[in-house]
Amino acid sequence: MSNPLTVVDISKPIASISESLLEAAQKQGFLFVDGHDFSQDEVDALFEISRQFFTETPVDIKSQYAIRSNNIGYTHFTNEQLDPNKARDYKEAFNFGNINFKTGAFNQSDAEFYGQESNEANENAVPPILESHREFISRTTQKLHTTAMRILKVMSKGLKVEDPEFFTTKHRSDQPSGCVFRMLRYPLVRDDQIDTQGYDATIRAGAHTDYGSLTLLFQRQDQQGLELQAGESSEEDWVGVPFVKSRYAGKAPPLVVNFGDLLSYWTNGVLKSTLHRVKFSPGETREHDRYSIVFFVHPENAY
Ligand SMILES: O=C(O)CCC(=O)C(=O)O
Ligand SMILES: [Fe+2]
Repeated sequence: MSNPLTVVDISKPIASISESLLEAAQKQGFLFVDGHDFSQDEVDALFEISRQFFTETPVDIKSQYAIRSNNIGYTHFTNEQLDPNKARDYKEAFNFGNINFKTGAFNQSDAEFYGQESNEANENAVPPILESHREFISRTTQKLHTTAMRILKVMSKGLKVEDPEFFTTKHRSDQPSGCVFRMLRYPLVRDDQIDTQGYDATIRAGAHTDYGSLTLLFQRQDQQGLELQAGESSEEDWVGVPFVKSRYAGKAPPLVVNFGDLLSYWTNGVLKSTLHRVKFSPGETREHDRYSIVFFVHPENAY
């Protein structure tokens, strides 16, 4: 598959990359970010933790951590329906939230997160398999936040905003925000297992835009499926996001980055919040589940 997306190397000086980043953000709303700080081994380890959690945790345990209105916890198959006109999304996910990127704390109780006293048990507790990797997950969320701040800075330069820290100062690392770190699994479904009455197993995440500032995503080789809408209006104009390698040995592939509704509003539509979905057709040969790991960036709650 040829690559329709721009690759921006964020390890390069800002002045040399800001224009290409802005152009990609304006035209497609999607790009690849290389020159990040994640090794292949690190990202493999993250996906292994995700696999362990989804495939080795009994469903009754998972459901004890069911997602709540604060957007933290476990989402069971078909709970979500991103496109209200289409079938439910056949996938499962775990959302980590209430993150303080300065201290690395995540899934704090709501009271603790908002600086209140409470003797209640932590309603955002993390399932045991994930809890046993707390430090690694914590470090990952911190690095993702740092990466997102770099992208915001490059973008500000491209936009020629007077204050280059205008956007980053609305995303301070130690302030409460709706930022979510999410592990996702789209299980393999064979043709003969498809219940066409209940749901359409080819659409795994219905067409939607992300509603925060920006989204950073790790995908795996041979597990494509993410598509973005390229045309202005045609429903049919879906373009697949290919798998590409990093230009640096030992590094994880470039992150897939897209801009959300919020930055699109903040820039009066200059940045594009592009419709996207996850689709694979039942006829397509798939020998394994698809996994992705996503970081949804949101500004501080006060803004
Ligand atoms: O799993 C993916 O590739 C995309 C997921 C996504 O778009 C979302 O959860 O908002
Ligand atoms: Fe999305």
